[in-house]
Amino acid sequence: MESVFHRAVDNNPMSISEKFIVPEEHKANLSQVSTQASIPIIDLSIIDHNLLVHKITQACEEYGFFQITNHGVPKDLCKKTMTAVADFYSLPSQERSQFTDTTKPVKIIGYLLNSKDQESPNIALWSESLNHPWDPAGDFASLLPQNPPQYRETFAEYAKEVNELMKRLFGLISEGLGLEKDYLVNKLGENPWLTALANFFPPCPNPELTLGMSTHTDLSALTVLMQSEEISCLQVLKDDKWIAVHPVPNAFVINLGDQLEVMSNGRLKSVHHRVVNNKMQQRISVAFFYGPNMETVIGPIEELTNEEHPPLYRTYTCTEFMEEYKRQAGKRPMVKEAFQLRSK
Ligand SMILES: O=C(O)CCC(=O)C(=O)O
Ligand SMILES: [Fe+2]
Repeated sequence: MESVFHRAVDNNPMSISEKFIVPEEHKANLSQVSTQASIPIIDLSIIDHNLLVHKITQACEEYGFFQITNHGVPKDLCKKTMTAVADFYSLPSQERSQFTDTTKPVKIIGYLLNSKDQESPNIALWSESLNHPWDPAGDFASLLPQNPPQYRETFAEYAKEVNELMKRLFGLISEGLGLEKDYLVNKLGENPWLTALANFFPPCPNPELTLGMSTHTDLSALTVLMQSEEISCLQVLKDDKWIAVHPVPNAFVINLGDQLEVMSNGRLKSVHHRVVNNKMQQRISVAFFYGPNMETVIGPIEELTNEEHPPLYRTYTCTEFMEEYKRQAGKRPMVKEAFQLRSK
């Protein structure tokens, strides 16, 4: 794989090769992005439990995205995790080339923006992502890079903490839907689909021409994202306008994936988002995804549907969902739409 990292960091190019220049309709038009609007910021240490449930539910319904502060994951551990990723991406490219086999559970993905027609070439995104499983017991650690030496241990520790946080968030979201606290976690099943992306976005000479990650929704149920501070590169679509997510120190960005939109019968939102590049600084983000057990049947939760709110989606297994995702390769993915019975 010819990597963007290799081009952009090792060669420090002053101009951008054509293969990274996105077509007009995908360009970010950065002057149109709202820097005033913001996704909600929620302090997870609020004592008033009902108020916390209310704030989270409102954020999930209106934005599908929010930032959380005082989330309980130790600051030092977060810093160590970000450093492990930065160290991984500053290794010589030969060291990272052992992860280029994309059929393996641990691999580097260089995302492409698929072109509309067969003739035009696919465009490479200005980023690289190390994709690997995670689990709270740390069983995945032996699969992870051995270099930098602290990567395995740090990610195992971080995974344990993020799992606790995920469980807490699923509890709050369940309550907000009027369900038992452990409803969603139980419904997603034992042995859930747990995958992580350690994303790297090198500085880019012209962020107007490239994309770090193209517009997508997450396939998971819930995503916990940690991002570099100071630069705002993640953007979220709200009422057809892009909103920049300004990093809040020591906060996580939380977003709902397609599974929660389906399970909540459209009440909670899995929202489109994208990543733009920064001219001066590299950026790192670490996304932990929690999805259903591959064989669990997913669909609108019965308690949330009635005559007035008939099911908007048919039931499916996560395996079917992933097959649909793969089937749509080459198009802008509209995966949950393939299971839609009717629009709202
Ligand atoms: O880097 C980010 O802020 C977002 C990453 C993301 O959307 C993803 O990994 O699915
Ligand atoms: Fe995402």
